[in-house]
Amino acid sequence: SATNVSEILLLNLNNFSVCQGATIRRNEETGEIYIARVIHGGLADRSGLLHSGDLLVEVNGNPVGGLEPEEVIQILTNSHGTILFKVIPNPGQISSNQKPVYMKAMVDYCPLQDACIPCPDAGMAFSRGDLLEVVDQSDAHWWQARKLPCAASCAGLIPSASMLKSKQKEQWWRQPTSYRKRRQSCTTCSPNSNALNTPYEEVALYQRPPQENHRLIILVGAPGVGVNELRKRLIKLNPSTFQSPVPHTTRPIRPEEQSGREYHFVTKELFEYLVCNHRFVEYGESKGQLYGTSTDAIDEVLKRGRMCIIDIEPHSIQFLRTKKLKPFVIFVKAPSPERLRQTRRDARIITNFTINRAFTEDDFVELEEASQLMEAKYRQFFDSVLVNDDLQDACIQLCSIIQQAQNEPQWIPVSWGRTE
Ligand SMILES: Nc1ncnc2c1ncn2[C@@H]1O[C@H](COP(=O)(O)OP(=O)(O)OP(=O)(O)O)[C@@H](O)[C@H]1O
Repeated sequence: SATNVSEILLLNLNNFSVCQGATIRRNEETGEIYIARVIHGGLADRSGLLHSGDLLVEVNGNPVGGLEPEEVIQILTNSHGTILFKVIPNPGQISSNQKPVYMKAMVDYCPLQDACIPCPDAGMAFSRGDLLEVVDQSDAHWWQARKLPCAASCAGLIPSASMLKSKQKEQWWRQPTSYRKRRQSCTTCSPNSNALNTPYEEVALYQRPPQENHRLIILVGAPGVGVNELRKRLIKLNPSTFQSPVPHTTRPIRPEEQSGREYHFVTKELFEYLVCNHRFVEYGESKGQLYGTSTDAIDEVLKRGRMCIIDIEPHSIQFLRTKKLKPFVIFVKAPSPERLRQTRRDARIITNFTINRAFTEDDFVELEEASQLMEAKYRQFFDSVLVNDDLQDACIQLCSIIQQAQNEPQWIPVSWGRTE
């Protein structure tokens, strides 16, 4: 198969830092050596002299027909100064002047652990959440891309979306049956779970037009990291700008409360009806009463021209990733172990809505682990990361992140529509 043909990166070994930016391949039938791929932005590409499919005839006067690719590399290794390639151009070559496409990686990839990549040395590793500028999609299996913000001028090989999908499928079938069943049921209950199965999400820069609703601001973080505290402080700071959706509850209304202000007070039957109709982003039970945040309550805040701030469990982000809400997700991260213990010396932790006590060493350890796990699992959905070290500083940073999210261009999935 075309994907299993190995290629070798032409390196100028007199100077390891300079890559010629092309790979070669031997035609096993004829013994001829071909330029397999020209790496975007590399020396060969910039010279404009080598193209994929060109037949390599001589390197510095040495005929290369019939040689193994490794022997060609040996000639290059022994060469000094200028290197002269004699090539017969590929008559059928297509210009690879493609418009770059921007993709967010939804999976991790390491070329050195991939037995299929034709040339591991030309491969580019990436992690979930990385922004990739895909500069060449002419090969159905192997694309060329750069990571943004762009440091390297030379692109690297990455598997195409279809290639990665088939790899994912292969891995999935290798999982034990019990795991597969669990995953399946999870997929069917999540309407937006596609993003979990898509290795790349195409993105484009978007700036919210002033007349449009604000983007939904989602805060996520490990339990106890301070998400609730930050949300409350933000609203207190500017209640005419920031607001949280009014939750629903089945608990009885208290004398000082007003329906629609503290909560929407509803019957258990109505609450269950709303659950069945998927009207809640999240809901749960406390002391025998149901509590939930509805998408209608979010819409209500946005329609009034306010910025809607919610804090949710990260697995609920999927439900809110819609064209209408265009959520901007901020991950509230635990600071360093030392700073966590210093800053929370006088803080109180509330567990199970009731126990209010000082943080213990076990709480800190649990918080740090949960924060790391959450970041590792969901970082592809985070638009920004805020370290909650000093509370006041974190509040100021949060305000500035939100202002940027609403008023400056940001990368969003192209499926969310209108982009610039
Ligand atoms: N940066 C900070 N410095 C000091 N104390 C903080 C800081 N951030 C939060 N706290 C305190 O830590 C405690 C836990 O914060 P908070 O209730 O906001 O956690 P949470 O992330 O919302 O957790 P949960 O989801 O369990 O409610 C509170 O007493 C809060 O005042």
